[in-house]
Amino acid sequence: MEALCGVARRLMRAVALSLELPADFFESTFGTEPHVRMKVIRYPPMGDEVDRPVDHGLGVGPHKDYGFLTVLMQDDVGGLQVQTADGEWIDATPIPNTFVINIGEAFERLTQRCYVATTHRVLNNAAGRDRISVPVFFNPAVDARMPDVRVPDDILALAPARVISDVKEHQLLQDSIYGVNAFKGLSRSHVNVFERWYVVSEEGTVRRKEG
Ligand SMILES: O=C(O)CCC(=O)C(=O)O
Ligand SMILES: [Fe+2]
Repeated sequence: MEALCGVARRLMRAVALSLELPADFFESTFGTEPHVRMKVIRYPPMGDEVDRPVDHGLGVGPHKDYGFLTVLMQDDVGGLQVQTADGEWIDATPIPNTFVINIGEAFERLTQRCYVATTHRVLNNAAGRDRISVPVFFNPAVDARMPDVRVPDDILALAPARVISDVKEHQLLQDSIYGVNAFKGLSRSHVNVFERWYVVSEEGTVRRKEG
């Protein structure tokens, strides 16, 4: 875990330097307790049902990770896809001894969209065996307030003018407190759990259901 955090930290320093910010700029937003989570995911084979839409199978529907950076290890089964700026879905073909790095939504907002979050999905598993993946989500403390970043104009001019994504603009998480976004992001990813345990008002406040 420490080594993986080291990878994420190095990447964040490189991104900060590319935006002409101090190297430790993003790390300084992390607060005392960074929200770093590892998840081990098993995708069982879907047999004859692989053609079901991902949202109704055992893949993962199109989304952006909501934090800073994700360092993801996948086995050789395949199924992870990323969406290009033109909206085309392409395979993130497994390459031995490499990690997939996903840019998260908080990073997109902080960098004024110079770094656009990776829209990705996982297709239903068409192989005859399990797929295992291990993402590590590398995020600031839940009470951290996102800083204002002023990206120099000449760098801002290099930002992609138009990016097509299945995740629409109004779905992006905009709160300045990281944890609020993380909670909303969780509610988006685990719809059934949230329907059972929480009430979300139209203004976006969340209350736990009784009993
Ligand atoms: O299993 C994968 O390759 C990706 C999983 C994922 O996108 C996620 O958990 O946010
Ligand atoms: Fe993801």
